[in-house]
Amino acid sequence: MRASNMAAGGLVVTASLAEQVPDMALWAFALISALAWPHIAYLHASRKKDSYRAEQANGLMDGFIVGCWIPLMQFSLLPSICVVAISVADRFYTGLRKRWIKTGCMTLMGIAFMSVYSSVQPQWNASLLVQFSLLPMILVHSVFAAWSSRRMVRALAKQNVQLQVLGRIDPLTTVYSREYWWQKARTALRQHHSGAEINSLLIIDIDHFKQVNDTYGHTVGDEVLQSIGLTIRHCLRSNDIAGRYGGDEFAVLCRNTRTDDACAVALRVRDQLAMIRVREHPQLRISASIGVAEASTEFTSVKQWIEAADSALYDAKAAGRDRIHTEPARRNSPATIPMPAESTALPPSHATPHAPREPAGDDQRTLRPTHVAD
Ligand SMILES: Nc1nc2c(ncn2[C@@H]2O[C@H](COP(=O)(O)OP(=O)(O)OP(=O)(O)O)[C@@H](O)[C@H]2O)c(=O)[nH]1
Repeated sequence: MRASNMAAGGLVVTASLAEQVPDMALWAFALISALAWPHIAYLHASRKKDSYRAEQANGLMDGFIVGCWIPLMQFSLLPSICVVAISVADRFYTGLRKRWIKTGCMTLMGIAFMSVYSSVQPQWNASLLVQFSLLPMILVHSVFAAWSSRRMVRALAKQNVQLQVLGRIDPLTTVYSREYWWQKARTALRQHHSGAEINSLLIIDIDHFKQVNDTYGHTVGDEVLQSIGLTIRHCLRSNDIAGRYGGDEFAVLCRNTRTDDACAVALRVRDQLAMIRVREHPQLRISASIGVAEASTEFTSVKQWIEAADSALYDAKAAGRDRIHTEPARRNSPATIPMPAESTALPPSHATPHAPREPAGDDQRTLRPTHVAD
């Protein structure tokens, strides 16, 4: 942008100089400032570590050059005002607008310096040649301004989308953030109320996770949480939505799923979580307690739905952990308390989730329907 604007501005200066009898130094200054300076400025900014700062310094030099051009154009009003206006507009486009006073001072210094050096006679009216020479500058500047605004708007829109996506994901566990999950749960409950879907949710809480942190440290705790997130995601079907509900608590929405099928999903999750291993601490084992609640028309809010699942989770914890319970209101349907999963040694790796097992019938064998009704 600087290269094109300076070249176009230099054309106006050249047209003005052509009507005078300037010495070679003035010609040289006009050509260097119009053609060479933008490239010098670019090299200067691109080689500096803090290119924004370097560009601010370049902006001061731009101001000085524009100041020098005004006497070279014999203070002719039309080109002088155009050059200054375009220089000001450029500072807006480039976001370098914080140095108005310094840049203004540099422009005044440029005017003073060149007035003394060239001792030109002011000529307020621009000749026809000078007026015509202004056209490329106006044209180039308008096109570049429109192009750079469009580029900035597009970049901003792209960044906004990225920010939105980032805001939806919990950075540690890579499942959805609590807020986003909550929105999805609200929609799922609405769908349930309308009769379009039957939805269930799981609340998964890692057992004694505090001990993991206390024994192995928070870094290992984080590593385990990361694996938990991955494992849960791998265990789910494409319609299911996992979110991080709290520190070591996860929530899963099972769309179009009744309690029994949600229990099967929970069982898969629980078994796979039990297989997580940490390379540096092969003895580390984790287990999870899971509460399952099917949506009901009685639930007027997601909070009530979650409370139902939480109450099932509480029962699972109270019953000894490492198990799955359904909400109390549905105790006539099978609440599940699976046997502890077999611990199969994993190949050494960081906290690595095993590949998810298929929801095979074998898993179902570990359900204990009789446990429910108490
Ligand atoms: N490393 C790590 N720990 C976390 C994070 N968020 C929460 N925690 C820890 O997770 C633990 C949760 O403990 P609690 O839910 O109170 O209890 P618990 O030890 O899991 O025991 P039960 O839930 O009763 O089985 C606390 O020690 C928190 O400090 C996290 O992002 N990283």
